Amino acid sequence: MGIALSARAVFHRFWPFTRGNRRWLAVGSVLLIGAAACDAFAVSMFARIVDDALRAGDISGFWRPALMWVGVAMLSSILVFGGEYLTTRTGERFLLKLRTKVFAHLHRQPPDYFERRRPGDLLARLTDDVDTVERFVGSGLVQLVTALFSVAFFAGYALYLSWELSLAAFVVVPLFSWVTRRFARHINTRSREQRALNGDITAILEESLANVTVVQAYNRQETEASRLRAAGLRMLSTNLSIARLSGLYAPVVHMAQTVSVLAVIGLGAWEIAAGRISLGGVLAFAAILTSLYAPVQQLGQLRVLISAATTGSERIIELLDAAPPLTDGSTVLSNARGSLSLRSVGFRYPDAPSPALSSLSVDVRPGELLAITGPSGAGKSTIAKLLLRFYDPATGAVALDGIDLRDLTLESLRSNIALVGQQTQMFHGTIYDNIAFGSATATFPDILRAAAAADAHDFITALPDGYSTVIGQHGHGLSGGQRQRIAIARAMVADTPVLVLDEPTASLDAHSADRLLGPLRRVATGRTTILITHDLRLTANADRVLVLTDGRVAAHGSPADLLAADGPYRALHTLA
Ligand SMILES: Nc1ncnc2c1ncn2[C@@H]1O[C@H](COP(=O)(O)OP(=O)(O)OP(=O)(O)O)[C@@H](O)[C@H]1O
Repeated sequence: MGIALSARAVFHRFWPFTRGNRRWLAVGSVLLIGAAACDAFAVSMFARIVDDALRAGDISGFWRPALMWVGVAMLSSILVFGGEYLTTRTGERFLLKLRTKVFAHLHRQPPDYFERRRPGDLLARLTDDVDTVERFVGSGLVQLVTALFSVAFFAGYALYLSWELSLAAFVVVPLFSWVTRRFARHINTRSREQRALNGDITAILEESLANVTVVQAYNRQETEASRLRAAGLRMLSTNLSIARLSGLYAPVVHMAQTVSVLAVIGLGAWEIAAGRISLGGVLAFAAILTSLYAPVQQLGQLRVLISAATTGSERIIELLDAAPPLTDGSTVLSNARGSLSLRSVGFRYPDAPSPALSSLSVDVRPGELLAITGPSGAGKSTIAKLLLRFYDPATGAVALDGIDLRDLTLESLRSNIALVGQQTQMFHGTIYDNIAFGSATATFPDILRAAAAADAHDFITALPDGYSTVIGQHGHGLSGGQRQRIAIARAMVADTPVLVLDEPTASLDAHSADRLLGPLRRVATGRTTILITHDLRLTANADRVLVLTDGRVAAHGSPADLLAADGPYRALHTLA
């Protein structure tokens, strides 16, 4: 997304995420505005002390304003505490809401969406970029309002004290605003680079650590380190450039402030001589200018912050605007019988040169075991993706129990189908949790039964912590076959009428694959099963076999009939 968003557009887009917390945001702002008013009042007490006690040399003029000063200082501290706490509270809630929404939106995207993107860059968007948006729309807004009120209070009091001195002090304002604008423009460009580089660095880290075995096996540690270093150096130079700009900005503001304070004091001497202002008034005026420094600088820094937020927002909006290609149906099917049908199904992946499936038709009866085999790239896994409705067919229709999948709610469709893939995907957690992932309502006996049927119970109980053994995201400590048996137990626990097994033995050696035959048979019993496989020992157990070539049905029938005929199935056997 090349277009730079305006701060207004960002605000408009993300303001709805403050819903439910706006009251607290408003209360926080009011408290902080109150604190600013207290500070302005404290300056007026200082003026009184100068005039009534110091200049008059009379201690009796000291006590009252001094006590009032202490009182407002205490009140201001309490207001600042409450205001900052409420601002952080609403900011944190905003973050939680936005991140959850972006995360849920990502979970509605099809697999190829993730295949085309770098996971690390997505992670950076979900973490750092979401943070920058919060710093603008949540806490940034409160800072803006408070700083504006502080400036208004101090400037109002300055005008009340002397409009002549105010005029002298405020001549630097247009110059100041010009400088701020110039700084913000440069920082904006750098911030955009910084956000993109942050995505790059997270992507390199994620990619490199996820592929650590390949990196080590091919001795590519140095290359990976230099890849990170190159991106890190670009980040370093961008950050230094931002630091230089921000670092220059503060002294420029400070100089402007010093010049205006000195101008006021010089002019003040003249005004005192003319009897238009007291010494206390001039000193209070100088104190006001010093107090103005913080909110004015804060306003300038907000521009910088808004620059970072707009670039972060662009990266979040890009994710949120990627409409999921599927619309949810409305029919709820709670317990399907399990008949499946594909009618003249055609499908092409986005940007693929040729279709993955063409005019494919097949019916599967409830409880039937249909094996799908064929050469690599024939379209077998694509059928699995259409059955789970990761994609919709371009032509024709896929139906469960005679209902077009597009009419079913995605949730009810997927609650009727369990998937066991080629590589078992695990979560960091116990073996028990990994099996229970199949069903939110599974009980301990259900898990034990499923593990036993999947031939997993014995190896699990032989582990020192049994079902409580913690396994990593990649099934650390388990063999490929053991991981697949856990996946089968997970599918058993889901207890769905339809089961899709996508090359369950593909990553296993012959011995481990043999050990999986029994569990696979058990999990398939009583369920409509689509078994995608190259393994001809598995297809031999099927009721029917569908041989696919180039997205079309090349042969179709019982394993025995297909083997007897001189067709593609027998050719596959000969090759094996
Ligand atoms: N995400 C994708 N984007 C573009 N083309 C794809 C995508 N996934 C698969 N394809 C293409 O679609 C065709 C069918 O792929 P599919 O994965 O269904 O084949 P398969 O029969 O399961 O192969 P294998 O046995 O190697 O797993 C192939 O030509 C493949 O290159």
